Amino acid sequence: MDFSSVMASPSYDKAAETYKKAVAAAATMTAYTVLARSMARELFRNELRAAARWAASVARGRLLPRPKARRTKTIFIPRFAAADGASHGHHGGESSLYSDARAYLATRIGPCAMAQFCLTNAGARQRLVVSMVPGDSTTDVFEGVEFTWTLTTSQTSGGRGRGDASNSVPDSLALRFDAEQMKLALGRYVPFILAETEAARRQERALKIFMNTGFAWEGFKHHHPSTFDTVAMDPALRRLVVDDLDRFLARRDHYQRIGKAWKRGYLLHGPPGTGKSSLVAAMANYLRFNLYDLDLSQVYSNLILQKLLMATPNKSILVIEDIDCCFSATSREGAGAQSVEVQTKNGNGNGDCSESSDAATSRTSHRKGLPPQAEQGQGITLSGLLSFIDGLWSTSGEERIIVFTTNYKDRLDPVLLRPGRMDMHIYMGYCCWEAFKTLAKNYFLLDDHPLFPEIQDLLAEVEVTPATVSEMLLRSEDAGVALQGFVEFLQDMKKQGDGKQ
Ligand SMILES: Nc1ncnc2c1ncn2[C@@H]1O[C@H](COP(=O)(O)OP(=O)(O)OP(=O)(O)O)[C@@H](O)[C@H]1O
Repeated sequence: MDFSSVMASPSYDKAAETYKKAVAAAATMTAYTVLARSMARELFRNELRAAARWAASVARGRLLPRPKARRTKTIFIPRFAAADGASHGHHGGESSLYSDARAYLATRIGPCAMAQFCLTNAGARQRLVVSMVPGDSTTDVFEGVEFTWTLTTSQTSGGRGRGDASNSVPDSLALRFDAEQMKLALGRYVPFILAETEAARRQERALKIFMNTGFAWEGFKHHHPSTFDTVAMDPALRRLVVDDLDRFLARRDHYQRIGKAWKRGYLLHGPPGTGKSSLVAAMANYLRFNLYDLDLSQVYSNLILQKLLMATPNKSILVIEDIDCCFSATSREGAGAQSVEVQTKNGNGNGDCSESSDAATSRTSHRKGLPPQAEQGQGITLSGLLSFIDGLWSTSGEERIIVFTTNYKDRLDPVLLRPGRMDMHIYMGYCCWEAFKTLAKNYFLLDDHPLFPEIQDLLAEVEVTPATVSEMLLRSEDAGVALQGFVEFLQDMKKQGDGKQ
């Protein structure tokens, strides 16, 4: 190609002169680049343009500051924490941080992206777990920042080198990241990993419900199907409760900082059959916490109470049902809370907890009748219970929830209602329209039905418990038949008078 003929033409000279001036005036590298491109387009043919592009890229490479090599940091998480702090020669079991990190990585590793990976089964459900082969690396992105994990190894005898996975055993996990992201790594990324693995473990855990017999708890499998999706309640209240539980779980540091025991108390109140027990079961299922259902009628002394309470582990829900009926109210005005005695629903003789209400039907027979010691004045006291819960019990463990239920909040000893005693009071009321929709969905997978508008109107005028609604909906497998029966039931109630059950 003869460049000289092109470059000798008058139009070329003119354009070149214009560009010379522009180049002289261009102050920045960007301006040079733009000019170079325009010149190339206008003045040169394809071959020349390619040559110009090459020259521009060389110039750019020389003139632009080279990107600095990023400084990285690496944190090693040894598999075994030796007594002297070194990672070799382990004396204990696998470090929990190491196993948490591996469990977390198992959820991040995509088998498709790996040339090789380990496959194992784990947990009660023997699910398949994918993990890295010793020596391999994988990258995780958290808040837009890359974190590279490498499973480092120690060679067993006969190992042929770093790449020889067959003769190497996992030794530690190396976490590499941009040195500037140290705060993020330790302040948010590692805590995030711990929280994620804890949540996954909770989901795996089979739940139990424990009942007290004598000094001890006896556990049974807990398969209550109730969840926050199946409990019929006002959606806003449901959200409030779920958010509160989430906040509680996430606030370990907060509780530590303010010097308060990491526990939360809920008082569930409302008429019989409105779902208080169902809500407790939903909480247990949501948190994956075991339930400890404390029957105070079986607790004959403060000593037994203390032993039982101290035996409740972390991550558990302690439930005391019908708390209004467990203690006599006689001492409220007189001797104060110090001397209230354990009572049961039939025990105080004032009719407060008589068997006239629906509550009686749901009560287990062993809760009826005073324990003999209580009658003799040796029973436990409400103040004993509360001070123990607030004192030793709450500081001897963490992440514990206590739930009291009652059908009659107004009959509770004020000492129980004192601000700060129970963190949240949750009223479980009669079946509202939203609650009914939950039940219709549970029983018939229905989102809508021609009878719904009529039911909505009737529910606004009639007080009916979710337990009654559930029972009505169970009467037929045919949604239309069950709903028609329910409409007639509500109409009867309305006719009968004030619409109250
Ligand atoms: N809000 C609800 N959501 C879903 N089902 C409910 C609800 N309330 C009651 N039920 C149904 O009624 C049955 C009894 O309800 P539950 O024992 O939860 O009520 P409760 O308020 O604890 O009653 P009690 O005060 O008598 O102990 C439950 O097994 C469930 O089938």
